Amino acid sequence: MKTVVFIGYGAMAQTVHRLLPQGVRLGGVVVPSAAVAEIKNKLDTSVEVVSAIAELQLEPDLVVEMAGQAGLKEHAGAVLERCWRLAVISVGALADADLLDSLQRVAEQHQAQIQLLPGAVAGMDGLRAARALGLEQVTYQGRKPPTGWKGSYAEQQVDLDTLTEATVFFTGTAREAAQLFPANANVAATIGLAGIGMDATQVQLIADPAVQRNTHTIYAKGDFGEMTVQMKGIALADNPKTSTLAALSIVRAIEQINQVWVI
Ligand SMILES: NC(=O)C1=CN([C@@H]2O[C@H](COP(=O)(O)OP(=O)(O)OC[C@H]3O[C@@H](n4cnc5c(N)ncnc54)[C@H](O)[C@@H]3O)[C@@H](O)[C@H]2O)C=CC1
Ligand SMILES: O=C([O-])CC(=O)C(=O)O
Repeated sequence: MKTVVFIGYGAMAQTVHRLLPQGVRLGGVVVPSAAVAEIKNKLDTSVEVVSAIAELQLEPDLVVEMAGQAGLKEHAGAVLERCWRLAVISVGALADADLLDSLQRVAEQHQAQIQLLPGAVAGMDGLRAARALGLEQVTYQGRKPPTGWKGSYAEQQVDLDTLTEATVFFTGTAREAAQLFPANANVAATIGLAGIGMDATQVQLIADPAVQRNTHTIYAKGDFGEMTVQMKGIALADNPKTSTLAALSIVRAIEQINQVWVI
């Protein structure tokens, strides 16, 4: 039996928990101290529910961050210092160059690796491979229904409640997008890191009352040729910002702990 630890236990983590592959158990959950009692009530007593990595008694096979950008910042260093494997979904936190550098240093010091998960998008394998021969251009367009942008900085740009047509409320770099929209544009940072970097990746974000799905469109051009990938993702029932595929990309990473054929 393999053991995983979740950092965060929100909509995504609860979905992943329900879909845990056979032979893997949830051993621990790290949440803010104010949430510990509530989460303990939701979980079997065998699961350690704590507010800091240092409080965990177990030895996990994989730690998965699903706690938002602040959660990654708070706990990732402690995971790497213990040489535990870390998979990250709030990739947008790495738009903070100081955090990226400091995690890289800790990981190198402890010979640890950090797995950046593709989350709500597909095509990161092709984009990363294409980079080896040089990429000229990478763009990302994120289009969600207005409800998917509620509670974000978009509310300061457009009136999401009265929108009648597709409205572009952000144009800029992947780094800016990931920082301005921490719960909505992590994929922009992932695409940046996989391809030509966060500052060279151009991003457009759109609230569109005509769509029901979270629609991510990636375009890349380089010496490999051209690539267009579009994902029309169904959001999680408990969080309209988060695409179901983001949770499934974590299930995939957990499955890989036990797999002989890794695909
Ligand atoms: N890469 C991708 O494709 C995507 C990434 N995300 C990221 O995943 C995160 C989680 O998504 P959801 O579960 O839908 O959000 P959610 O808001 O439902 O859950 C967040 C959870 O993190 C916990 N948390 C907050 N701060 C924490 C901290 N400092 N330490 C430990 N736990 C903390 C909360 O208590 C809650 O349990 C999002 O905030 C976003 O950053 C979300 C969607 C797609
Ligand atoms: O789940 C999605 O559609 C994408 C998302 O929120 C993010 O990248 O933060």
